[in-house]
Amino acid sequence: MNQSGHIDVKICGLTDETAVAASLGAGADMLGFVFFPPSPRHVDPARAAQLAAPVRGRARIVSLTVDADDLTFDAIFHTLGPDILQLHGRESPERVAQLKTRYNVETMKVIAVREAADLAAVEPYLGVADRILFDAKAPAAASRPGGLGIRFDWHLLAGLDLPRPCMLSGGLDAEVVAAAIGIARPDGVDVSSGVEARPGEKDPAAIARFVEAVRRTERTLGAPSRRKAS
Ligand SMILES: O=C(O)c1ccccc1N[C@@H]1O[C@H](COP(=O)(O)O)[C@@H](O)[C@H]1O
Repeated sequence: MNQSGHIDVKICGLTDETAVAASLGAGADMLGFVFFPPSPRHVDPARAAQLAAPVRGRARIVSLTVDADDLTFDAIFHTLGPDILQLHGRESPERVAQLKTRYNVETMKVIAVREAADLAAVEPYLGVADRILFDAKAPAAASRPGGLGIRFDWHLLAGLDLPRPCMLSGGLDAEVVAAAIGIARPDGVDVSSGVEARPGEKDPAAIARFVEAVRRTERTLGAPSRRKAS
C-alpha cells in the first residue's frame, strides 16, 4: 500500500467488453491483456486495443508477455500502447532494461515463488524493473507460467524489506485477498483465475467482489502515514 493507504488492484486476462466495463466500474487500477498464445486469455494486439479503448485515462493498461521477441513488442506498442509491461517469463535484467529504454515504458518483472530461496531472484532486478510482482511458481509441467490459480505461502514475504512498489498474485480471490494483504503487505494485488467463471471467462460479479474486498481491507488497515506509532 502507498502512504495514503491505497492498494493497487490489477484485473488480468481480459477478453471481452463486459469484463472490461466491470473492472473499470469496480475501480480497478490496472487492466491486463495477455499476449501468450497457449493461454486461454490470449488476445491479439488489435483485439486488446479495441478492449482497451475505454481504459485509457481511467486505469493503467498492462501488457503481459512471456519471453516475447522484439516483433511481438513492436506490434503491441504500435497497436495498443500499454502503460506497463508485465514480464512473466525468464527475461534477464538486461532485457528488462532494454525494453524500458526502447519503449520508454514502466516495467513489472515477475518473480516466481514456491520457497524462500526463490526470493533471491529479485536482487538482480532491483533498480532495473520499476515494479516487482511476486507470483506463485507454476509446476514444471504447466502449459503456462501463471494464471493457474495457484497460491504460494504469503508468510515467505511477511516482515521482509520488500522492493517497492511490489505486487502479489497467485490464486487470489475475494475470500482470501484480505488475509494475503495482511500477511504479505504488498502495494498491489493481481488476479485472473479468482474472478473467472471458467478459464478465460471473467465473472463481472466476482470482479466487483474482489475489488470491494481490497477496498474494505484498505479501510481496515488505514493509511500507514496516519497509523499511531506503538
Ligand atoms: O493468465 C494467464 O493465462 C497467464 C499466462 C502466462 C503467464 C501469466 C498469466 N497470468 C498471470 O498469472 C498471475 C496469477 O494468476 P491467477 O490469479 O493465479 O490466475 C497473474 O499475474 C496473472 O496475470
